[in-house]
Amino acid sequence: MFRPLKILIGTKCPPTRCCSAFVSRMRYVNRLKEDDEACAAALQNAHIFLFHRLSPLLQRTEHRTLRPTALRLGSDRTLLKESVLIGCSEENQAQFCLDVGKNILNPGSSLSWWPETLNDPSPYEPDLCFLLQGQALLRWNQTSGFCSTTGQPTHRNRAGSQRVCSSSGIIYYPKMSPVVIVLVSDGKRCLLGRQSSFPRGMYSALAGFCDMGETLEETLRREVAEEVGLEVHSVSYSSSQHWPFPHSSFMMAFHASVSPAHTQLNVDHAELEDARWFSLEEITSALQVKTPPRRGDPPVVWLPPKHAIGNRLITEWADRQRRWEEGE
Ligand SMILES: NC(=O)c1ccc[n+]([C@@H]2O[C@H](COP(=O)([O-])OP(=O)(O)OC[C@H]3O[C@@H](n4cnc5c(N)ncnc54)[C@H](O)[C@@H]3O)[C@@H](O)[C@H]2O)c1
Ligand SMILES: [Mg+2]
Repeated sequence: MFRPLKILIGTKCPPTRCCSAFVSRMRYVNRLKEDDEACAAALQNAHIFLFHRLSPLLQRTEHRTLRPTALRLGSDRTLLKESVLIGCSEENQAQFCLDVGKNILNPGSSLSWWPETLNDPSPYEPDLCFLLQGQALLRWNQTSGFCSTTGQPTHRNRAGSQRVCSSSGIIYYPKMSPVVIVLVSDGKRCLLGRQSSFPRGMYSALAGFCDMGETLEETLRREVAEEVGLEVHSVSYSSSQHWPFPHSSFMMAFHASVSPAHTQLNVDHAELEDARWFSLEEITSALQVKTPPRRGDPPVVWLPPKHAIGNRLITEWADRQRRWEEGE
């Protein structure tokens, strides 16, 4: 099991009698974002998850699990001031993250840990979403030090949930790019594609960034048309996920269908190296491939790791298709 490194420094989410534990936690976190003093007080008794140059610090224990290690920050309150609020645990403990590596600003290298981590079958504690959230907030704070209108420095609030230009007063909030990911089916097969930048043999559902002013449904229909030349219908929502590549994408996942009479692909090779229809049997065996093939191994199709929303879409389709075929 993976556990991120964290340090415990000393006010908890106050218990309330008037509303549910969830409601009081959400209101508490919202107050910490708005009220610098309350946030500073919460930091005194918070769990601080440690990152180094945007990679979470994780340690494997002798039981092949990962356990947090307490780091001594001593009297270095400057470092603590750089902590960023992530949320509040079910035990009512405020949670922050802190990057103990300085001056990163090398976006490519800072993400190099993700492919390995995403492929690791060990469970995470807390879950991966939490680490993705911490990493994205740290990254946004580290890369948003100046106002894009005046060029003057921006200053963060205590929680690190907003930054204000010292000259114009413009307020900046953490930014993410909405992306649609869609698994298209013709009733018997599903459609996967690969970009030339993907690791060898990996295929995933089609994805694309939302253009300004588009609805999610419009993005989905446009991306499928652009990338493989098909028109989809019967769109249904599945789930969503934050994704660190390339800079904090907000992935919204859908299933969609095409008519079995219109499945001829016309792949745009500027966008995709390949796209193909896969049968349930092919998907079932691709889902069994747990580690990416190494150099020199025979070619094999494999799918995004289980923590990726693309994997979830494909698994949902395979489960549904299996039930449908067995019921026939
Ligand atoms: N989590 C998953 O399972 C999963 C699976 C597949 C793709 N993805 C992610 O989905 C994202 C989008 O997929 P894609 O690359 O096919 O998108 P895409 O088809 O829209 O093509 C990418 C291109 O779109 C342009 N673009 C437009 N808006 C952009 C923005 N806000 N940020 C960056 N580029 C922008 C750029 O020219 C870029 O090269 C990728 O970041 C990828 O990592 C995640
Ligand atoms: Mg795409």
